[in-house]
Amino acid sequence: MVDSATPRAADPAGPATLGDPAPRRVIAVACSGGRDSMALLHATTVAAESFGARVVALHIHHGLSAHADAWLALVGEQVAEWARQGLPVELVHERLLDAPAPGESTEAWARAGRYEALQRLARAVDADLLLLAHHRRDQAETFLLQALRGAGVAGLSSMPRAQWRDGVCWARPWLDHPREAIEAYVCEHGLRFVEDDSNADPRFARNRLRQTLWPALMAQGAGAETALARSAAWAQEAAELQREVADDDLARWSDASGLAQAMLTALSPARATNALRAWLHRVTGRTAPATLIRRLLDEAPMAMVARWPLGDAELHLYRGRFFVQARSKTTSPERTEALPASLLGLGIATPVAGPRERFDLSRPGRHAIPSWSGAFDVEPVTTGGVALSALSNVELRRREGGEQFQSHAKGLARALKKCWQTAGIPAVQREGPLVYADGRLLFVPGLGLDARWRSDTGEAQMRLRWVPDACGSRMGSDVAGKSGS
Ligand SMILES: Nc1ncnc2c1ncn2[C@@H]1O[C@H](COP(=O)(O)OP(=O)(O)OP(=O)(O)O)[C@@H](O)[C@H]1O
Repeated sequence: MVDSATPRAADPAGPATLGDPAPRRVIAVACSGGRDSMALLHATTVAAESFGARVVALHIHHGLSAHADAWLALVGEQVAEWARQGLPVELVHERLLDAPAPGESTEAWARAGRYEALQRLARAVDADLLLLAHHRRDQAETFLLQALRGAGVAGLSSMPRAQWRDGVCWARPWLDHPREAIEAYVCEHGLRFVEDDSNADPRFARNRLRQTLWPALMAQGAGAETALARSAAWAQEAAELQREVADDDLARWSDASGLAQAMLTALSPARATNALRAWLHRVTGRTAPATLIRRLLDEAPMAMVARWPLGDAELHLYRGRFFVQARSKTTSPERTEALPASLLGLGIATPVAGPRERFDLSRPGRHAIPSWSGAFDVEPVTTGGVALSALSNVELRRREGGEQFQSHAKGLARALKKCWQTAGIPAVQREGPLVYADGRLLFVPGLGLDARWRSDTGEAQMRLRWVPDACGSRMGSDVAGKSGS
């Protein structure tokens, strides 16, 4: 929740007129009101004037400090003063109205809210360049903090010099500059700025580092800061290399159906780990915990069929491929964990006879079935479908064992389990609901329509498709009509 306002300093160039050749480029500067960002705002504004660009200072009011209103006022006054002097600058600010959730880190909450607001505001003012005032000491501190957390090269890379995010380039032009140079600039131009009282608060890790470790490091000689910042740059290169190697390896070993298990033994351990981590990040959007990666490297190379918990989802291994799928609601997490490790993922159905639910699936479109974490897609077809009338009152049931399914019109009904095995359907993709009409099995996820229900050509008919939620739908599931229909 935010409250945006634009105490607009007069635009020194005035509104665009017919004589203007092109709209002026907009550069956004993230300005807290602190010394560094006030200096960067001033330097950018002066430069912008010389090449005809416009500068928008973006200030985020976190509402955390009793002085926050005063900081905003100071930035507003300074910007208004420069604008009166004819400099092309204005201010846009936004107030974050919510607060950290109980137990949430205040620092992390403020950073996430600030970044989200800065990105949105930059786009709103048409800026494709957003400048931040981090300097070399900030970079050196970030590197140290990451090292103290045991980060890998991605974390040790610290802050990138420039990074595109959704149409906006976030850049740190002073990342190689010492803070002393900025202090000198501030003195030279007599700039006003605020001192953030929270910079002294020892509850924040960065402040503790500044107060304790940093003076000791500086006592070793002035080169420490430069050396740490250089290490961050080396880590950036290494991280880039890791990404490129992972891209190459995944192009070879993965596709839409998942990741090949053979990769784990074909590549060197370091390279396989790198590709596995990158693939998990790609399919889940999150960094996989180091414990999971270690477990996978130990357990997965020799496993036949297995699964591992992965946040809200599960990582599955079946017939030599890994894939991620939403955790099934039919097998509760507690139950999964309670199964002996040797049985986990062996495709042993959990014989829980659950409630039977009735649905009308006769309308075309997507029918969400939350109790099964998925949906049925219903689509009119001219052949190979099931009569519309059969879908108006279907019953969804769990598998109870002993079901018979007929894949082909000219074949015989066989044990459902055998049909799944023949079709190579992984255990996890057998967990959708079985569809019954008039008490007879009509549709099975992974196999499709029972051939005995195939409609005559010419009759109004539909095709059914079961689509699991979340990652399940990304990885695809079941295509109706596999039964040859
Ligand atoms: N409230 C804010 N509004 C807009 N930008 C911010 C805000 N806080 C930080 N930034 C941007 O992020 C950079 C780094 O943040 P950091 O918290 O280290 O800076 P600061 O100590 O608040 O101020 P400064 O870097 O200006 O001395 C700032 O230089 C500025 O570009």
